[in-house]
Amino acid sequence: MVKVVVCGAAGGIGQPLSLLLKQSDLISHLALYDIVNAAGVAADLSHINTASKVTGHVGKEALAEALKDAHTVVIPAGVPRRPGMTRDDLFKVNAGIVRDLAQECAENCPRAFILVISNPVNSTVPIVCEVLKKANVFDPRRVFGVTTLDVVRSSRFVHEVKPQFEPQTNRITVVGGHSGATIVPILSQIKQVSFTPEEIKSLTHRIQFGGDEVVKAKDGAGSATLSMASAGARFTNTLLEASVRGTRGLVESTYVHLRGNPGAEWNARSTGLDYFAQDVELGLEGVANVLRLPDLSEEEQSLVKTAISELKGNITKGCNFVNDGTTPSAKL
Ligand SMILES: NC(=O)c1ccc[n+]([C@@H]2O[C@H](COP(=O)([O-])OP(=O)(O)OC[C@H]3O[C@@H](n4cnc5c(N)ncnc54)[C@H](O)[C@@H]3O)[C@@H](O)[C@H]2O)c1
Ligand SMILES: O=C(O)C[C@H](O)C(=O)O
Repeated sequence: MVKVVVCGAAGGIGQPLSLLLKQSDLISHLALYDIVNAAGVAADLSHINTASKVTGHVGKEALAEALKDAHTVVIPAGVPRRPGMTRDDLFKVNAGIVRDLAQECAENCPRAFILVISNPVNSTVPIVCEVLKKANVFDPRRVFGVTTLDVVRSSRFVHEVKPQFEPQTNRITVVGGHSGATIVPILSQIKQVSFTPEEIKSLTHRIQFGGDEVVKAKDGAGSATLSMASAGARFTNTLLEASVRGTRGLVESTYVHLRGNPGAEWNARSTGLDYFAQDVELGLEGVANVLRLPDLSEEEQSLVKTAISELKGNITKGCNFVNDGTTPSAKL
């Protein structure tokens, strides 16, 4: 049985993500959890003629049952940005939500893969890892910050400038983290097309701040949901393909804990960080191999340097939140 749980399933990302996951023939049970409306979303999706069972779980009391026997837990629970906000501004509300969900995962499905979508990802992934460490159930191979939307945007935006670059089959490596300057697309490694320095500069900026385009266009009604659902389903499906079907050689860029992960020593040493997004080969146990950072152009080296200094603060903030026992404030 492969049970996948979506926490925050009634939200802007949660609903379309659950719809996409309902199409997977690798999932036998899709459990939808939210503090509101998950029962209705589950009833609706349960009529779709694919083999998986769908169950809805509403409210804290229903969370343990939702998580029991989970193979994979995907977390898009929490508030999105409004214009003028940074992802870090969401920490106040989302840190507590993610911490509490991680605690329940530690108690009810300690071996599950945990895929963190809730922002700020640079800090929420350390929060999940610290909670699992405290509960003595941490396996670095099993926790992922979902940065796939940056990869998806990179392919799409490059295609807009270079139509001969095929966006669905050509994957671009994106390293660092998931917010503004911490997002570093490695455009120098693209072999299919070449760029002028101006094109590199404007593409890099657009990829780093792609999220802002959507926040601005939605004008107070939230941030990316549909493209995120697509990216989240892509990452979940790739992980399932590797971990359930055993397909080898599948690689995605993702934000993971470096120490303790296979192959990660080099990146840990060269960044000096405990968490970093880079290409990761997925396998039966989650992370099979953290790939070395590719060769970087001079500009990319400087962007990575900037990303590292910002990530340091984001990571420390997430770790301290768990280890200092701070109580989250409920309002933005
Ligand atoms: N990683 C990425 O690339 C990426 C991309 C887009 C959005 N996001 C982030 O994803 C999060 C969700 O965005 P959205 O647009 O779906 O927001 P949304 O407000 O539409 O949905 C969030 C859902 O979470 C639920 N929720 C709140 N507290 C909860 C809890 N304690 N347990 C379970 N569910 C809870 C809400 O009821 C709601 O249904 C935001 O933090 C956003 O910034 C990340
Ligand atoms: O921009 C946001 O706040 C949401 C998300 O992180 C994104 O990149 O679209």
